[in-house]
Amino acid sequence: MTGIEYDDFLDRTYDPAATELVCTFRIEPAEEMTIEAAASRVASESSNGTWATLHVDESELTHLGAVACEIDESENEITVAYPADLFEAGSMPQILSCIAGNIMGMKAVESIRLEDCEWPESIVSGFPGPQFGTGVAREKLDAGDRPILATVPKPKVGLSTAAHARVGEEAWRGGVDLLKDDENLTDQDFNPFEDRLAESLAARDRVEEDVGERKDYLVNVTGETTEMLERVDLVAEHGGGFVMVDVITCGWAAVQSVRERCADHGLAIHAHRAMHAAFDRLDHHGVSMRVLAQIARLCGVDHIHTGTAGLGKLANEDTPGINDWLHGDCQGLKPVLPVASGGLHPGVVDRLIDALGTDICIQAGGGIHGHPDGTHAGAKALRQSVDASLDGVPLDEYAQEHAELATALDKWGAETPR
Ligand SMILES: O=C(O)[C@@](O)(COP(=O)(O)O)[C@H](O)[C@H](O)COP(=O)(O)O
Ligand SMILES: [Mg+2]
Repeated sequence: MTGIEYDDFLDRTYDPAATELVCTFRIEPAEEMTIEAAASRVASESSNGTWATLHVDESELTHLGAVACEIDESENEITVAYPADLFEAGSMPQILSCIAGNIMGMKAVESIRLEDCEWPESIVSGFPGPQFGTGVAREKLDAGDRPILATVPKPKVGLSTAAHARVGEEAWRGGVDLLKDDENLTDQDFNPFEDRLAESLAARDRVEEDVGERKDYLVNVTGETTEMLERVDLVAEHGGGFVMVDVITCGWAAVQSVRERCADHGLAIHAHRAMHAAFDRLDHHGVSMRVLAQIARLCGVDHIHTGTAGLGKLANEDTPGINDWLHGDCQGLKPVLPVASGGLHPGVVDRLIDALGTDICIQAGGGIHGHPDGTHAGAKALRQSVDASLDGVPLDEYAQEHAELATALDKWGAETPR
């Protein structure tokens, strides 16, 4: 018989094996609890332990206990190594039920935040990763080395199908690459999914014919899982190249199912992260956006929103660091295209590109449709601001020859909206 208790899950001399998933947590131990004691409880409760000492027959047990192997008292950071056999290959919900499950509510800690993960090949090999990733710029669009431009018609919901498609046509003709649905636009009566899909793609085809540049539509398929898969099939039937999914509100199981179906049709996945801030807004509790982005890459999205490096209207964390991870190597998975969105307009594009580079997607809704001369001029102004930045010409100088940009700068200057 062997006894299993909290202390078995703590070993500061332990060196994680290359096959293990290594997670970093920031924890605030409960009052009168040492960080070591708290760390052992995190490792135990997120793997195979519990509060009582267990007595188990060795011959009936597979050892799957995690080990709290590093503690940085100065940062309240602990590192926990998890054996690969603890996890079901290819199941993100099961992995999260371990590393972000009950421990988030334990009394042993005042707060706990999953900050980062090192994903071993043994786990990554169970996931597909992106089908296209940053390659969409060339494989599905004609953006080459410049940022891909996207726009969400505004107001975000309420426009009729005809108005939605018209706004898309004007924005595409103005130089935008992708029309995008808003996170809360799905299949409502004022703008039904299939009508919107058909009319928007018809507009796309007209524009492509006229301007000779490939365009596409990030149509939001978010819904009940079976319904979502049927919507994915509809997108393929109508000749779309992309789908959009609210990955946090749908859940990773649904994302994995959509990824499989998209592989059948060669569709790219745009991940919107609505509700992410419920997990990552507090810097001492929850799950970091860095980890959410990592999960999304393994599950196979091609694009994901990661913030605006502080230049937009929404609070976000460490966009450059997250983008570096999405662009970097992860056991051979394709890189994911980061999406900068939220309060962006032509007047901030130069600093945005300085901060995040060009291998990104820039989404502007209000920053295009709020242009004094309308959507077409707004789209032209955004494209002009990118051209100026890539040519290294100051925006106000470029605006002297480009009226749409001049009007945008007059309206918004270089301000960040609140
Ligand atoms: O509804 C909105 O606010 C947006 O459509 C932006 O609109 P605007 O361009 O008009 O601001 C996006 O959903 C946010 O950017 C998402 O946030 P994030 O990218 O941080 O996930
Ligand atoms: Mg939105």
